[in-house]
Amino acid sequence: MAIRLGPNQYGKAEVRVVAVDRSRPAHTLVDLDVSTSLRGDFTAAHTAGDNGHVLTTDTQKNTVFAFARDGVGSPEAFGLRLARHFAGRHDWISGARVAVESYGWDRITVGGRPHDHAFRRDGGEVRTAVVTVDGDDVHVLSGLHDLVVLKTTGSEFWGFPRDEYTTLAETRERILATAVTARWRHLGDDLDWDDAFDGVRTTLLETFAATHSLALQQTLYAMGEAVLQRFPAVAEVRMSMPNRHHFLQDLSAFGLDNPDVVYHADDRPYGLIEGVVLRDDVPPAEAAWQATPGFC
Ligand SMILES: O=c1[nH]c(=O)c2[nH]c(=O)[nH]c2[nH]1
Repeated sequence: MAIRLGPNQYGKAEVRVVAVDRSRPAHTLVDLDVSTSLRGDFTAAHTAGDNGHVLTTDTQKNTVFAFARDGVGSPEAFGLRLARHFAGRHDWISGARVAVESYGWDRITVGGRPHDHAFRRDGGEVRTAVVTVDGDDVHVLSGLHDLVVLKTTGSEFWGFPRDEYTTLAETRERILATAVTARWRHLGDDLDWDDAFDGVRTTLLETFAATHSLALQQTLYAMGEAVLQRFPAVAEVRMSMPNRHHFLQDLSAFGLDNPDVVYHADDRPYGLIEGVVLRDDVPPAEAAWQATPGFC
């Protein structure tokens, strides 16, 4: 029986880097969580403890901080800089994956004016980017998670099959709420990343709001479809959307009716609706998604 090393990668996970630009009176701030992974010929390290090919994870961490010294830019641009640097560093390194989470900060308003150097975390929403450099191939995924949205009407759910275990009532009026996780794959690697991100995020929000929903599945598809229609350079959108159920609370014990006014926001269990919306004339790129779990 022969035993051999299979696929492997290594790097520094979750380098928390905060970069402040103080060049103007109104400071700006970038707050990132960066994870690097290298791929290539690291067999000797695994089988013989020979570290001759091991660009240490400590060096990878230091590189992240050093690259932040003169400005970070968008998460995608920072990921591309790092991934290209690592992938070209030694001939035994064939590729690199850099995943970035970006946390937003808003200025605190003081006396009606945005403060120059005091900030407040802008809620739980996180912007993400995953860059993979694999030889000459470059893949960029942009994304977000914890984009929490809710609509108070324009959502129905009926027409589903019933069996002996079905208790759910059909409804023509319900609250629809979810926390969107989405990642989308770009066909190019040279864009105005902030502009592209804002456009897709706005499209996701507008479509959630505007779609009269007969199921969260339908809303998910409509959101992905709208992104692909508006942005020809987006190849596919992967989404994961928990159905944050809001159940009408029974107030009859108190002699009260409840005409769609009072709900119990249940936290679990929750429906989990996940899907990919893609162009059928674009070749798949599984390398872009390797080691990015969380989707079907
Ligand atoms: O939009 C929905 N999709 C479902 O699949 C489902 N299942 C369920 O119980 N409620 C809902 N709502």
